[in-house]
Amino acid sequence: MASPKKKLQGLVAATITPMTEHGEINFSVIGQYVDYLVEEQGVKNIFVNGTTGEGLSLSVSERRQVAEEWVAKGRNKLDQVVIHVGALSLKDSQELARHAAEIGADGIAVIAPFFLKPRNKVRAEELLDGIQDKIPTFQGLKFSDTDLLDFGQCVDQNRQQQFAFLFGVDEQLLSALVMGATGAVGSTYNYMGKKTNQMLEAFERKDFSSALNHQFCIQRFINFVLKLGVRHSDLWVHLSLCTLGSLQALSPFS
Ligand SMILES: CC(=O)N[C@@H]([C@@H](O)[C@H](O)[C@H](O)CO)[C@@H](O)CC(=O)C(=O)O
Repeated sequence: MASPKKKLQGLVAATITPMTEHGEINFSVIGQYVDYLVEEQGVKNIFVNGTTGEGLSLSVSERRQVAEEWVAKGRNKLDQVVIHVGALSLKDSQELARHAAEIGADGIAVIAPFFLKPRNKVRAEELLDGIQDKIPTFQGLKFSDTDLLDFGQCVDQNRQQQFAFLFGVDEQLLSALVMGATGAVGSTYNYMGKKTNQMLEAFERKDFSSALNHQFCIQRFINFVLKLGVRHSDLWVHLSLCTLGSLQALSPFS
């Protein structure tokens, strides 16, 4: 992997995987996608092959190629490229993790097993307890639940560790910032990165009234999309079909 870097913080765009109309990965737009995120949205970290990128619907070979392309195109432009390597097969996951290291990704992320759910809720705070004894390279948590008590306890009980606490529910990010989130991973930072960065800046300068206005604005848009029944990645579907110039037009706040 690339040399150890500073803690992952700020916004991390969960990238979609651009496809052609024939169902093949459209590698040709990834370079432009990187430029768009950095220049138009002010987002310099990405999370590849996650839920938004539909990594679990891709073959291992496709996932490897997608990861390679993002790492290559993001070189000297992005701060951190995190590759999601979770899979239902442990061997696939291990292969993808090794591959991410070989190509120089900055980190990997792994979803917990999700097919057979335990009956009891497993709190993230319990998982973090002593985690570095088991995973010495553990860097942080992507928390995609709305249970802010659990999230707050994760932060509170790990103040001595330099973990990244990344929140994954974009419409509630402001509440998570109050509880100590150091950054966020999400689909909407693909097109509302600029707006969300304004919220982070307002929060940073303790202008909570402006931060709240930004959050409400973001919430209204996300709610609108959810009511339409459109997945956030579908908003991006014409990435592969149109030029990237049209992406800017998709942003409600451009
Ligand atoms: C369930 C889901 O897709 N959650 C999104 C959010 O960004 C979500 O789209 C957003 O909060 C709008 O509901 C992210 O947490 C997903 C994500 O980070 C990923 O693609 O791995």
